Amino acid sequence: MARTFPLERCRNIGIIAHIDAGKTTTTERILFYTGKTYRLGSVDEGTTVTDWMVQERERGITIVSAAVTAEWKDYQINLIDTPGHIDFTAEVQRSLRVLDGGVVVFDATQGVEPQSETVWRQADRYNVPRICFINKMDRVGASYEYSIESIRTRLGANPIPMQIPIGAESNFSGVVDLLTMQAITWRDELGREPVYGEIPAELRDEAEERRAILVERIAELDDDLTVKFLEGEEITVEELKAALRRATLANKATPVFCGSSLKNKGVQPVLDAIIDYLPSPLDIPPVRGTDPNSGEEITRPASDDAPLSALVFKIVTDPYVGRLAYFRVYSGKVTSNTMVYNPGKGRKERIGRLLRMYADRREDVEEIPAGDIGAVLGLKESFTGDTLCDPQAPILLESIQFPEPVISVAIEPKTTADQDKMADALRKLSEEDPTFRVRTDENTGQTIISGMGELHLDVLVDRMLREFRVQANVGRPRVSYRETITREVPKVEYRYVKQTGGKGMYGHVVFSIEPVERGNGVQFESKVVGGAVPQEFVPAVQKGVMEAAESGVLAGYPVTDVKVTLIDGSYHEVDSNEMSFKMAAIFAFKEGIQRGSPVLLEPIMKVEVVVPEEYLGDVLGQLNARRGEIQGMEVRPGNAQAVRAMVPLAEMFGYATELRSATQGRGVFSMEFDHYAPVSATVAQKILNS
Ligand SMILES: Nc1nc2c(ncn2[C@@H]2O[C@H](COP(=O)(O)OP(=O)(O)OP(=O)(O)O)[C@@H](O)[C@H]2O)c(=O)[nH]1
Repeated sequence: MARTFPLERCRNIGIIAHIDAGKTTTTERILFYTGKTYRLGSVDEGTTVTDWMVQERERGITIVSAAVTAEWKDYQINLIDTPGHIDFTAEVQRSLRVLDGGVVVFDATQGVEPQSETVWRQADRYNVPRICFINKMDRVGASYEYSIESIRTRLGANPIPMQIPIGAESNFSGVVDLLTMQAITWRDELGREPVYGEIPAELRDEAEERRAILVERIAELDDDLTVKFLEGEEITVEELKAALRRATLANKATPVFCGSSLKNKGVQPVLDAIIDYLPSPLDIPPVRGTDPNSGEEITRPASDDAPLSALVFKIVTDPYVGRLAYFRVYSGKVTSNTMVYNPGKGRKERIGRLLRMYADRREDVEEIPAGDIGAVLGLKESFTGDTLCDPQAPILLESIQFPEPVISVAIEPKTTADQDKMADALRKLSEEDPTFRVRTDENTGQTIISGMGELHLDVLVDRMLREFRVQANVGRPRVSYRETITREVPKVEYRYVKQTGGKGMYGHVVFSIEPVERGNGVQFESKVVGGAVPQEFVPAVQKGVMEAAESGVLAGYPVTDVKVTLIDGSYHEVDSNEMSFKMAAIFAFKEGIQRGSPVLLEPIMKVEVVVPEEYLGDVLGQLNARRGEIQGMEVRPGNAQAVRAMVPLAEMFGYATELRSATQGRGVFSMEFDHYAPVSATVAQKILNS
């Protein structure tokens, strides 16, 4: 089957934004103008297409990134939805991993907000080229200039304004395209038809000036154009576009557009810009991975003829059709009714029904070619981050990194009938979401769920009720502490020996255990030589370490940021087996942690509070009282001050209420996980006694 669109006419794009900047509204308009939805949805009425989950509709926030295919001017655009709320950070991470370019939406009255900053930095890390859309130009206080300035100063980016607005606030009526020097307005209320015309007289001088700056700035980005510019030669619109495209792809520049999605103005130029400036799968470097057999690094070109490599980036359990796995194909193609190989799990999987998602329907397809995104039903063993590849030419792509959950609650079924259903529901939900964890507390036997924030857990408990019909009592949210060691233990050993009549048990391991930098989790390495611990038992030793690390020695919190090296040991010809080595590893690990001067780590949140000037003193006082460290302050439009601080999560419970009453409801704050840090001895004592 021939592909419908050549690769250079494909775009995998994410719309990225701070909560409430207007991502959903913008996505809706895109789907409407690209002709795949039949009526315009509205976030406020809860009828949008991408927000298809009930909770999303009710809460008006986008939780799940669905991938939707649209068409614009003979290009295929796959829109990968990303959430704005940082509690759903796993969604952002996974979508950044598979998308090729981003449209970052800002609220023109706010400019860069904390979460847009976070996502921007993540996009930097993944080298995702971006364009910006300054939305809400119709709102009182909207400022194109301020927003662009904040992109420059807060994000350290190189924003290139491509338009100027016509009219402001409620009189905002269109934009001037500075490249073509045309005014763009919209004929009807729904903004279906852009009208290209003359620039209004009162804006002509400004537009001329701005265009001259634009040309100079684009020329600066390109050697050939720099020469032309300096020699005073005419530079064509096509040349400017081509140079800006190269600079955007190289992350040297970010074209900026403006509009009002709600008022249906400014969206089509953004669609044009997606085509003009954002990458096709051919513009990104060939995907890299390792050969699972030899460990050698290999790459695969974005071509239908290459062997298959694809990455599963999202699992959705649909109550009607079952488990749906979204994947991105990097090379080759995924064809229905074929076998693929999951090298991470060492398993083959059968590709059953293949689906492509449109805004208003699903379509069964025979194949999903290179560079494209699709969904498959019926995979059994493959989850988020897993590679699917050609069994004859295996490749293991790098998995997706997710942060550790920082908050947990105890949860118990309301009735015994709910017991099994709850376990099943929690399992399915944690399969979908790698930052959602379920464990049983060793001491109390309670089921503990953990996630990235209160909202994250609320939504999951809510889904359990609605989708799986499980009633549960939920405890108070608690901080997910961690345990780690503060000094190296060069040698710790354990000999696990049991003589029980018949066959005995014998396992003996010698470890060295050392603290490693934050964020590294538990690392394991074997350096045994000469078969002191036979190779076949090493995986069991590692398993023992990982299991033991699930609960530390201080208060049973997971152990993190340690490196365990297996340096020696011994075995018995008859009595040694996997279980005895695993047990030896568990005991050796626990003792090692005990001897390494263990400490508690607590999650520290990056907090930003924006308040009117007159409340600044109170807010600083509150943050200090909560063990907050003030990082900086900044003036914001409308006589407001933004305070940035690092505050332990444990101190942030109830902050929303306190801030509201201290500022008569005028203060707002946002927070997100930043890092884990050791707690002081006095605080640790309190935690251990609680
Ligand atoms: N005045 C104005 N309001 C807008 C505009 N775009 C969106 N809004 C409103 O802003 C609010 C948030 O819009 P959403 O589209 O839900 O924003 P979002 O970024 O998708 O938010 P999450 O899904 O929660 O991350 C809604 O009440 C919209 O009606 C705009 O261009 N102008």
